[in-house]
Amino acid sequence: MPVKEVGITVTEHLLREQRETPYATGAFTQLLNELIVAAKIIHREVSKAGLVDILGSTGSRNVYGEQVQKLDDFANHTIIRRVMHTGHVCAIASEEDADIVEVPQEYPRGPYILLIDPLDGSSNIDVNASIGTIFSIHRRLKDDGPVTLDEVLRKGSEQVAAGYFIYGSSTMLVYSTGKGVNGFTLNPGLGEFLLSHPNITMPERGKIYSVNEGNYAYWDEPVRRYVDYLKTPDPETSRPYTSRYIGTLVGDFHRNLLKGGIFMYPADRKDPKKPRGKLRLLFEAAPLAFIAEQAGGTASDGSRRILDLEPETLHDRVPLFIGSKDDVVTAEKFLSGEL
Ligand SMILES: O=P(O)(O)OC[C@H]1O[C@](O)(COP(=O)(O)O)[C@@H](O)[C@@H]1O
Ligand SMILES: [Mg+2]
Ligand SMILES: [Mg+2]
Repeated sequence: MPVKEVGITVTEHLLREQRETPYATGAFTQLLNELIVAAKIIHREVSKAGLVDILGSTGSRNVYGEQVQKLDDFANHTIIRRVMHTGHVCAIASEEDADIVEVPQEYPRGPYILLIDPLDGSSNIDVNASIGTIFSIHRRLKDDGPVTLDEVLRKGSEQVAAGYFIYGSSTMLVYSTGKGVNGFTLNPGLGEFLLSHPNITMPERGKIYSVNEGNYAYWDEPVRRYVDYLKTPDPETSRPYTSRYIGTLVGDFHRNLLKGGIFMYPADRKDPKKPRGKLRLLFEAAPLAFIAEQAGGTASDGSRRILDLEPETLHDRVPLFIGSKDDVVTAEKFLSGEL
């Protein structure tokens, strides 16, 4: 592919990738275009959140026992409604839905399975901090018939594409189809996502660490020692690292993708119901691990590669160490006791 031209629309970029993909049918391009329309609708609501009745909780709880925010619900329904009719998906799995949402038999069905965290960073919705939407796309294993759980419980390494939208000072789309990572910024006047960050590569080592240190007391000793190490001055290794924590996974990951560094959500003993930490393997860790690796970074649960993990249930949680390769490797060495 020729050198990426900053400013081309995401649709132009998708069509170029499609032309380069021998067996492409255009289904993927159209599916992503529908996701983009859904994100524009969510962006519109987010940008006027304080003025419309979209802040606050719905009063109901999701499968994780978390309060569902109105914007979680709005984003979830907006995405499902947009892609359900495309004829390109056969099932959707969402962080906000206990079970797989299968495309009804009367609708045309397609080869893709879409997994979403419709609104990431729910605790930041009401306080006007960056929030996002995370997506992961798999190709189904069977040609037709009812979608079975094994077609959805797939290793992250089997994703055909993954990405996220970030609704921050600007609204961006960052995604990969396995051929590198590109970032697009929404030009509100044009209503188009334009290529703004071609071929994103993550620095090998960073100077930023991102973790909720409020959980320090509940971490295992090796995790504490690693975070203490990051805070111990040593100019040769750029320590102490700078601490940055937005509390929105997409926002913290995006910063480290561009600047380098490590984001961690370790397992902790805070809530016995969550021995594997807070973040979701299928809806959060696997799609961002796909992006991280495509940008030269890496992601692990502290010892194993996130993309190699076999999900057991739709709503598996996983400890997450993601970011610059050298930093995640160092974290793993602390967790294994090598350091
Ligand atoms: O408040 P905590 O415990 O630091 O957790 C923050 C983490 O939880 C999340 O908000 C979980 O995601 P959701 O908002 O999609 O539930 C992440 O975005 C973020 O990294
Ligand atoms: Mg999330
Ligand atoms: Mg969410």
